[in-house]
Amino acid sequence: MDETGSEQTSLLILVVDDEPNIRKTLTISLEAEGHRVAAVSNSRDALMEARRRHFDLALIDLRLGAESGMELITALHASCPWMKSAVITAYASIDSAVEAMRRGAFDYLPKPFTHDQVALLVRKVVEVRTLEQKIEALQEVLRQAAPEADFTSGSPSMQHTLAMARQVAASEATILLRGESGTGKTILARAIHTWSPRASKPFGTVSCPSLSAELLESELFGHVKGAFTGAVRDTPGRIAACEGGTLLLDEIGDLPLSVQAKLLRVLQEKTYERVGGLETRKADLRIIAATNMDLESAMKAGRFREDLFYRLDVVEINIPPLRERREDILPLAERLLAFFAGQNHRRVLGFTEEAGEVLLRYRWPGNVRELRNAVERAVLLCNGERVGVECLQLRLGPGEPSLSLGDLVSLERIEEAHIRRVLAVTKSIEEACRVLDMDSVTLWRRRKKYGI
Ligand SMILES: Nc1ncnc2c1ncn2[C@@H]1O[C@H](COP(=O)(O)OP(=O)(O)OP(=O)(O)O)[C@@H](O)[C@H]1O
Repeated sequence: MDETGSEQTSLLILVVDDEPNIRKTLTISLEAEGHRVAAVSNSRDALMEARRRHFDLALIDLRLGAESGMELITALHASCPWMKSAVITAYASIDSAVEAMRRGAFDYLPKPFTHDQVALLVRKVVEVRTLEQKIEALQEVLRQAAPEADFTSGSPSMQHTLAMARQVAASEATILLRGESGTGKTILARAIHTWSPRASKPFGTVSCPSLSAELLESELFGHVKGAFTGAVRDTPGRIAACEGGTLLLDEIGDLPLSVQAKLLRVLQEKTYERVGGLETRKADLRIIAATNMDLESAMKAGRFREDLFYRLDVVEINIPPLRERREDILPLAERLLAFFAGQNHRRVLGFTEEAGEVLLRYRWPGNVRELRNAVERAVLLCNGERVGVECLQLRLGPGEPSLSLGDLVSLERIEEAHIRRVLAVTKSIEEACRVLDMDSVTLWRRRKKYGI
């Protein structure tokens, strides 16, 4: 911690100056403050470095021999939009300062400068980067408007899962999270990131089944301008956006084979190329993969690479389904109820005894997601202070009356019931897709929506 109480962050800094002495002095002085530095003497090398790594800050000399550092500011910002730049010059003038700021420079430092001036500038950049990352994280939280995740449990198997997650969070190990849909793999992955030393860096998620192979490849690795129709500019991709942080690959079992080979290289060599690009880039991120699929069968069927599996499965964490941790159902339901009652300005204080019994007896095939949806719906339907069974709308076993076409219910209820029944009697997702005449991405979205 520094004197302002904020945590020290190590930046990756690019120094561009044609004077060897300045490069050397700046490198020593910045490294002494705990930052990592790459120092180059010209624009070409600077741009090459910026394409390979993700710098937080560039210190740019305005006169690089015959070249102009001013042009370099523009080019560097185009290649790394999140990077901050500062001009260092022996020819300081108001005009050049204004011009540098107009091109997006963050600060301006006339030569000769002292170690303290540089340290102050870098501290300002750390503060701004930290704030920017906090804002991004908060925006994500707001978007989800979700109740706070609860990482306490009364169930021994879940306690074991949570203890293991906390323990491995501190390491760099790749993690494979396994569990049925809706058990909380995504929120546990996010928690592992926040418990890890990478917490101040970005966290990103890519849902493997939600995109075609081509789009997924570009989403992960980025692409260069002109790589395909519609690629109008260079795009960094999620691996670059999560530089220094954590990337969750959700439903990894659906990763197409062509992308599996490239991901394997990221895990083994920490390198990759953008789609359509020749430049080999470095990747510094932790990968967490999540799946509810039987990856062993997928390997036997030749749909999942064995070498990738063993690379991902360094630490395996299993999240038990909700029906196997019944101790957690009522505490979770109560917390969710309090959250949704508050969000909807309803005075709903709890569940009736009978509703509590139904919550405990129900099998929860959609796990916590289904519980969350059921409680949210119940809050909206409830007219009294306690949620009764009639508001839960849960179907308990075979005795429960089934829906028929023409019943006075919404189309969504019919769709949900139909998808549930087809999934229950088909042997694979592929077969269910054929019966429903739905592609796997659409079916995945529906399952997510209905908590199936
Ligand atoms: N411990 C928990 N506390 C509060 N909410 C939870 C908890 N676990 C899961 N949830 C909620 O349940 C829902 C599903 O969680 P999440 O998306 O993490 O599951 P998942 O296992 O990744 O599902 P899928 O495999 O379908 O992607 C989310 O709305 C999440 O907020």
